[in-house]
Amino acid sequence: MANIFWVTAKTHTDSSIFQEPEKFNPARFENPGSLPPYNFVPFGGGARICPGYELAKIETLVTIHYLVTHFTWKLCCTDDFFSRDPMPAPTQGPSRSNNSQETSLIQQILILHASPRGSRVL
Ligand code: HEM
Repeated sequence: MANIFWVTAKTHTDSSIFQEPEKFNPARFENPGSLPPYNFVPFGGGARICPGYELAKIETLVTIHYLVTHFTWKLCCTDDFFSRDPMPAPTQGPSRSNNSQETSLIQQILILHASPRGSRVL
């Protein structure tokens, strides 16, 4: 028997599906008809798709809304990067075992410093 693991990040950075897949470009999903099925699979797909995905999306929206409205954000550590092979890890972080034959994709990390806005409490 074999176990097959699918890696979401590989689908989401597949250049046969997306142009410039490493670029942050949410607009690529504006015209879903132009993409093959199962192009966006953070929650899996088909019969075993995550049954909590609608709840998770609402929780994500609420969390981001809270973070944006309650904190001021500043970019810092602009010289840090992360590599993917396929999972992201900071290039200046602890070394990891690397038995992948693939060339890692190096991207800049956005490290942000958050400070609370005023004394507003939820
Ligand atoms: C950002 C949040 C979440 C992500 C990224 C996520 C992602 C996933 C993925 C990738 C699967 C496997 C789908 C597959 O095998 O094709 C899964 C399964 C599952 N998820 Fe989530 N999930 C999230 C939140 C939730 C929440 C909030 C719940 C419940 C309240 C939930 C309940 C489940 C359950 C029960 C399964 C197993 C479904 C099955 O095997 O039939 N998940 N999820």
